[in-house]
Amino acid sequence: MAASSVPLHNVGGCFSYPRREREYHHGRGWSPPPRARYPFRPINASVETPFPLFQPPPLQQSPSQLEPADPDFYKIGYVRSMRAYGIEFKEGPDGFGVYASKDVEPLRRARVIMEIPLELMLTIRQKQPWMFFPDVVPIGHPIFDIINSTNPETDWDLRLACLLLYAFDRDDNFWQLYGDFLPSADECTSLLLATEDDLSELQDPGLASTMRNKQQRALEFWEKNWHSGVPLKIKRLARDAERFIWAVSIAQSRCINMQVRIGALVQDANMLIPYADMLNHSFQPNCFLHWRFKDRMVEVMINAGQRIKKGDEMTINYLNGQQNHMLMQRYGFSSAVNPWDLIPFSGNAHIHLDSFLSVFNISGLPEEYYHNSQLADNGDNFVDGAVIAAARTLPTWSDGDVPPIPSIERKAVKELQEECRQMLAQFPTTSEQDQKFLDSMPEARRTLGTAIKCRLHRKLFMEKVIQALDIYQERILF
Ligand SMILES: C[S@@+](CC[C@H](N)C(=O)[O-])C[C@H]1O[C@@H](n2cnc3c(N)ncnc32)[C@H](O)[C@@H]1O
Repeated sequence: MAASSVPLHNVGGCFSYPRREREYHHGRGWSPPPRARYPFRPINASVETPFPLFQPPPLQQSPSQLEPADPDFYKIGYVRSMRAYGIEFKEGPDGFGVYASKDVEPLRRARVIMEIPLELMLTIRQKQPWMFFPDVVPIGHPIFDIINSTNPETDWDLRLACLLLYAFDRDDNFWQLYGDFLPSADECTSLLLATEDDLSELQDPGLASTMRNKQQRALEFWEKNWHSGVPLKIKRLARDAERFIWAVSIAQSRCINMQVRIGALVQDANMLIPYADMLNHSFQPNCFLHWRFKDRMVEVMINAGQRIKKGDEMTINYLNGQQNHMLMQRYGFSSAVNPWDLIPFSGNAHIHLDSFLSVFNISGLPEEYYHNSQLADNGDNFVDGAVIAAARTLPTWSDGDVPPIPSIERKAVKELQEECRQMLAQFPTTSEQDQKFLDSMPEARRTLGTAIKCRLHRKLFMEKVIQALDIYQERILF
């Protein structure tokens, strides 16, 4: 369990002594349980960082003339814990996740559920000159030269991986302990760690080839910077390529980009934020992250107006508006109900947009389609992200108030369904076979499971579009 902590009050560079009765003391330092396969190693979120923000000045006068400061005073700025309110961390089908430990009534203002101080994070400015907050890299360390050799535009993940490996190697660094709670190479879903067989199971040559190139890029970076002549302090950070590629996977799947203000400096940063990186993704998230400038904390907050039930998963949206293949490339997961997924229709058939939307009670513009479930018939839960995606991806027409002509509309529906069926027929396996395969191998490698789920999700999406078109025909035309 984390030790009690002293909050920092550093506003505009001047430190004020924290009063003990402040609201901070209602919270408790917290540490998650270890991953099941790891031996338990207690984690202490309030470890001392090696870069105190405040150092006591050397005593000039005789100690007898001076009043000793409270010992806590010397801890200001480098003993801060993560704090969690009303949540717990649990391991489920998608690895660790964050869950509500009590009901939360909807509030008019967003509510804080986690506070993570800057000292526990690993961050790099997105642009040159490279700046690290906290500043863990000493001047002259060769890891800086490696980071400095990266392409500023494209290599944020390589820089973050170097920083992470460096933090693991630094005595008393928080990440040495937190590292025990990160997924190992076997547990990581990132396709950077996929074998050639796993990639072929994607049944998507384009995605497989993209991932091969990404694996090659990480490997070449390691070969270039971890050759036999490098000093031991570099060599030991990643003795083999797998270790480096794992670090890149962790960087890619857990990095959060944020604009942070530190003193007068506002900057875009790539950030590894412990504990907040345990939040899983949802397309309809109930939480978001916020940088709290006054005391340099990332806050995880529940959306204003959000009702939460005990046991609900707390989620954030990792990448808005992205198709499954983008989620797969970066995070190693996909969804059958991704509202942004697309199907490459190539025929000439088009259906009437407004009619399709009204049948499913979808309103708004394509960028923000919204399903009004209160208008739906009782118990109708057919409309999900896949139907929203169908509204975006189906070829449609619209011409003022001109209504569809039933016979032409029906013909268009049939053609679109046929195109979906042809696309489905091109896969070597059906969705039922994929599902059986997944059910029969619960202990399979994570990357193999990820690949099979991805192809299954693609098929389920197309099947749902076929079903949606059936319902559309029934409801609009008769
Ligand atoms: C930032 S981490 C979240 C914490 C992670 N579950 C863990 O065990 O540490 C991102 C990873 O969580 C998993 N993940 C997050 N959201 C998911 C989702 N909606 N479906 C499936 N897997 C998800 C993926 O493996 C992804 O690479």
